[in-house]
Amino acid sequence: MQIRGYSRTGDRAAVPPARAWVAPTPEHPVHGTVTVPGSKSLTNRELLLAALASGPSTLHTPLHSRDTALMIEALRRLGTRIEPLEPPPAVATTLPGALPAGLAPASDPASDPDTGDLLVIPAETFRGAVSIDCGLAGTVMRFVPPVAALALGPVGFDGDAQARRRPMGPLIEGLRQLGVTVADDGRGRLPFTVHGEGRIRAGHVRIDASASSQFVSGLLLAAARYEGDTVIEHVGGTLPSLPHIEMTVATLAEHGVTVHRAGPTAWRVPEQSIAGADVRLEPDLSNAAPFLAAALVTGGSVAVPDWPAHTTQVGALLPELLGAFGARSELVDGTLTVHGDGPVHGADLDLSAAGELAPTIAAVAALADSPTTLRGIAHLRGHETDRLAALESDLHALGGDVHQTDDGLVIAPAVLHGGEWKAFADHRMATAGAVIGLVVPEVRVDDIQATAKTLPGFARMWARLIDPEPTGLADVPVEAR
Ligand SMILES: O=C(O)C1=C[C@@H](OP(=O)(O)O)[C@@H](O)[C@H](O)C1
Ligand SMILES: C=C(OP(=O)(O)O)C(=O)O
Repeated sequence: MQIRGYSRTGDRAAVPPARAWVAPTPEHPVHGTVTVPGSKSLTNRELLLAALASGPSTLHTPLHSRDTALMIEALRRLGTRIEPLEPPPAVATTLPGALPAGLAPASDPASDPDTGDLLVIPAETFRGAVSIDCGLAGTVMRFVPPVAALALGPVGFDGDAQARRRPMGPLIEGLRQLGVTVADDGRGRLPFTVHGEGRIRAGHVRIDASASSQFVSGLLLAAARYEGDTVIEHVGGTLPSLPHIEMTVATLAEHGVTVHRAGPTAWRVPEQSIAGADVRLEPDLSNAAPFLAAALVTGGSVAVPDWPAHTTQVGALLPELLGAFGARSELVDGTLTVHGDGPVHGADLDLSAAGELAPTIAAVAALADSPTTLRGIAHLRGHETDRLAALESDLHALGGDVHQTDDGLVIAPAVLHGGEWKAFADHRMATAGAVIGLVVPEVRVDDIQATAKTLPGFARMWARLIDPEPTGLADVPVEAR
């Protein structure tokens, strides 16, 4: 089964080339409610920990997108069973040659996990002699190799052409410090092969994670399964995305794993078993960002239900960040509403903790009436694309006044016009183009399908928010639009 924008193995090559998508420019302020699917970062952590656990886990309201399909496929290849929580009756034991009930083969459409809640049954031993497609997913390329190091045999890793440009060196180096053999071409990039020997003796890992917090998270997630105490220490420049490391520690805690702080940027994980868990995934607050930004830039109001009161997601910073540009927010009975009821002003922001919000924030900044400085985001050059260069060139193409600094962007007010907005295969670049298109007519996003990385329903959700009663969509259930 194939879902818009990606196949069940997450293969974007299987998707026909996208046509340009003209971002809708409403004549009125945007008002509405948007139900945002589950968090990518939480879903992929939960899937991975469920695969490492000592018993089954259940995931309620997980995200289903290209990145999570890639994680599911990677863990299945290593031997993990991942199935719909309640397999439909079509998985019959009476069919000739049928597997025992509930043990459906990966290719059985009746067991397709592309929608709904998931049951994860860990493998007794991770299988080797497999290859893993990371697509463009940082959480797959940085979180799965430390698990593959526990497999019996070689596990090959590769991904999209752009994934081969993302930094991997510190993770490879960290695994080598633990005695794991990793064969690569010495560039510190995909592709590479992890030669698992079934066990890892813990040790003290010192790596420079200034290019991505995911190097630390990846090692932390698997470390409880290593023999002895693992210390993971970041040595180098500023460690970005600290909330994502807190998310890793919090997710481990839900699985009964205790992580000790061993210094300002060091963590110690004693060997311990990882418990299975029954978890409900929070909505992806970073994916709420463009929708909430729509309220600000059009002078409307957008509500997102199920907004968690406490979370480690960086999207929790959105009320404050959008507030710096003039938005007003309120959280009432678990629904966050952002209002835009005045001019959009520029702001001076350090986004080092929340780099994944930068494309949306840059789009808002391009529509502001005074300059914006975004700092602390040099590591965005190693994201899905070089986001600083991508934002600079896309904004220039629309007449924007923007330049890169060592660690960010300076964006000044300019009269923008329509034109091509390149997504560079980056979901957040695609949605940033949509935000600008709300105010600037004829912004053409070349590849809106890039949003399938974390939000396959984006284009429909966007259209539904802007025009709640379009002609021709009457037969589509509201929640599916
Ligand atoms: O651990 C995670 O789930 C993530 C960590 C961050 O990565 P970086 O530290 O590389 O920015 C973030 O930007 C990314 O979207 C998701
Ligand atoms: C940087 C991002 O993703 P990844 O998990 O691929 O690093 C992102 O989603 O903004």
